Amino acid sequence: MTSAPQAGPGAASTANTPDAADAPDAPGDGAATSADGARGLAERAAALGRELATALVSAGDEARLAAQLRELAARLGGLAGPAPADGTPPADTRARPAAHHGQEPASRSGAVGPDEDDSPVRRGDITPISSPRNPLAPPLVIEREADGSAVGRASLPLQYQGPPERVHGGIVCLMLDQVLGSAAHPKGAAPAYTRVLEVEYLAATPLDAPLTVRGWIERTEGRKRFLAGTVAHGDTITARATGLWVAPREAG
Ligand SMILES: CCCCCCCCCCCCCC(=O)SCCNC(=O)CCNC(=O)[C@H](O)C(C)(C)COP(=O)(O)OP(=O)(O)OC[C@H]1O[C@@H](n2cnc3c(N)ncnc32)[C@H](O)[C@@H]1OP(=O)(O)O
Repeated sequence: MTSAPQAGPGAASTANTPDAADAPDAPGDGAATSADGARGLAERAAALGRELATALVSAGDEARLAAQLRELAARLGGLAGPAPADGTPPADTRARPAAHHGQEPASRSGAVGPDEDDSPVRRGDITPISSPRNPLAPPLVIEREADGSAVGRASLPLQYQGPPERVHGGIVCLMLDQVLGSAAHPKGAAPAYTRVLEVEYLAATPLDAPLTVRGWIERTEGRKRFLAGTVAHGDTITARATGLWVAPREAG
């Protein structure tokens, strides 16, 4: 096990999404403004979802929370249109997740095309750990260092708890998968899948505390990229991982 590569703090660039996904959505100013507005809306809605999730799992005054939620629901009433009598979501909303099933690796986490309804909105990064627009994600903010390694930072609230006061081991593994996956994709590299991910849990990963997740390529053999990484709280490495990312044969 080698130590994580070091790089100057100013050298980082955002790597939550592949490079292609960071390109403007459309050349025209109007289209870009519309897409930016929709992205802001999605991210605000996701942030609200996170706040709600934290509130729902936190001990507190449940009656007050219920009253606040009633008030919020009343204020939002009508925004999403009338609810069906049986309470099921509209058919077009239910159909959307299925559209993700057939995505290729290149589009899985970022470089997605336009929505099926030709909306100018692009989904961008929708991964459940790092996407600002996915309320399931904390989100983990991932940056790429000048040396090609990836660094993710997050503080995980109570809804990510496993054992009391510790982050769930599956979430630790998810963070490593995402950050090592980012490091596995230097610019121009063929899309690759996680083939092996081995995690050692060395110490408690604390909730509500700044965590740093690092990932880097140890070596490359043809279509195989061998990765390593760590999760740390301050100077304490709470987990470390090794992994193998493999580009499908047909990717060349
Ligand atoms: C730019 C685009 C994307 C950007 C994304 C950025 C962020 C991304 C973040 C994403 C985060 C989310 C991430 C996710 O969620 S990724 C989703 C979870 N992972 C998957 O779905 C992958 C499922 N597996 C497969 O699809 C196939 O196995 C693939 C296509 C990967 C390879 O199938 P293929 O049939 O072609 O090959 P193979 O499987 O027989 O074997 C492959 C090679 O590996 C060697 N091998 C096997 N085991 C070991 C071992 N233990 N030590 C050493 N070597 C080992 C083995 O000998 C062979 O080598 P060789 O004999 O060929 O030399």
